[in-house]
Amino acid sequence: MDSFEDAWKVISDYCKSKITDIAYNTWISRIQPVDLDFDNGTAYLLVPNDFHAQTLRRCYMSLLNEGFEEIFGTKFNIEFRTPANAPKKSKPSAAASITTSAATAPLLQSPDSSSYEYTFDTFIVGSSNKFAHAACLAVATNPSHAYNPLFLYGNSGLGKTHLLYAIGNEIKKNDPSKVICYIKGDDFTVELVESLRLAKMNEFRQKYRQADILLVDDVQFIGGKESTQEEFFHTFNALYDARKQIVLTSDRPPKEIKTLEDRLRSRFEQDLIADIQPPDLETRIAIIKRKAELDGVEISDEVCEYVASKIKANIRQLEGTVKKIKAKYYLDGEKPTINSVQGIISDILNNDAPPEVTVERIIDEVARTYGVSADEIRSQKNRSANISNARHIAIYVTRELTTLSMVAIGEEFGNRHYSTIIYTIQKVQKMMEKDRKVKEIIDDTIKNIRDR
Ligand SMILES: Nc1ncnc2c1ncn2[C@@H]1O[C@H](COP(=O)(O)OP(=O)(O)OP(=O)(O)O)[C@@H](O)[C@H]1O
Repeated sequence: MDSFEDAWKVISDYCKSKITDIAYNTWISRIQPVDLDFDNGTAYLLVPNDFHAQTLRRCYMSLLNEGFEEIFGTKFNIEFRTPANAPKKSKPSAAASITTSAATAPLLQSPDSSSYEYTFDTFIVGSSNKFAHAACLAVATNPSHAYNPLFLYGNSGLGKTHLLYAIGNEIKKNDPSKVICYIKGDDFTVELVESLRLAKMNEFRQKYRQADILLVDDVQFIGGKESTQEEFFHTFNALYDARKQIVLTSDRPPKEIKTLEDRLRSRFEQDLIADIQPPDLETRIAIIKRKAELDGVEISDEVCEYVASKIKANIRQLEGTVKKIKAKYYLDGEKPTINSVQGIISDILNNDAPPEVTVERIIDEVARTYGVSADEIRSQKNRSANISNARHIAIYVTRELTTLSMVAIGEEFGNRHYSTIIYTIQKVQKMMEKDRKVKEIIDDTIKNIRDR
């Protein structure tokens, strides 16, 4: 593997941490690195077509520039090539032929642009994840008979997606005829809305109901919107009744997903719930060593231990550190030392701070939760009680999660006067005091926005 490919992995990871999964999967993950010309300061990237290149130029140039600067400490001119004007590069190896979710999403080969596959072989087991690992292995070796559904939960970056894919890959390896369907909770919603719009609900239903194994990642994002929950409920029941295996992951246990309807919650709690905790020091060291081995970079025990002592809560960060160490090693040719990795670690810890909450994100999440469109929330007209309720909640959440003044919030929401904003916030506070369910749903929505 040449150094630009390694560096590109780090750059695309950087981009991934700054935008939504859908945006990343649609626009960034489909870019392939072609060449880096240090003499004329140009990076050549291969994209599927001209339209893709235009969208990247219009919407993602500053993000890509930041990514290059992050790695190389300097800007590059970015030039896009399409298959029509550049030699094709071979694609990364597929993790498994897992059926993907949205029709527009690229085939899921290796999530997180990892250079290795998400299998049980590449998963390090320690005390924090051994229960979840054992449950997943049992499901993979005995689908529909061990635990059904299996519900996995844990904080971000602790290996839920990895285990979900490992189940899919293992089952596919043992029986290639099995139809495995992987979907993220929020993509399910997007796809459902699209199918409704295009009058393609039959195809949508058929696609999910033909699955032998349904793997749903981040199921907490199904919460809120009624029609999504309704459709998911029927999909779940149809598969469950047909004795198909269902595995779900979330950042919290079902009882803490307050936006979830009770009937879905009780389905999710029907069999085994397994949690994943942050790894202990020993496991962190083992993970760094394994990642280094898989990425083909030599990191001494001393440096491994140092990194593990600094990065504790998130395995994605451990992995990011190894990738950066590798990129640096390729670029300056020096073996990693405690001194040389210090900067990388502090970059990773600083850059992984949760992204700033924008009004746009708040409106999107509230719109999704309350089943209205973002435009309706922003508009000046109060078309229906449902829309104005969602708008009030979005205003309240904006006040909670941003430092915007009442005047600025008013401007964001259809140029409303600040006194209206104050009144609206008080109104929502009263609703929350009066009705526990309303409070729980708003708190949950806030959590979804914060944790993204
Ligand atoms: N025990 C482990 N052994 C090896 N790699 C691991 C382990 N746990 C996590 N990883 C790696 O850490 C990265 C993050 O893991 P993953 O994406 O599965 O986390 P997640 O819990 O699904 O996070 P999120 O909720 O943010 O989606 C992945 O590249 C994965 O391969």
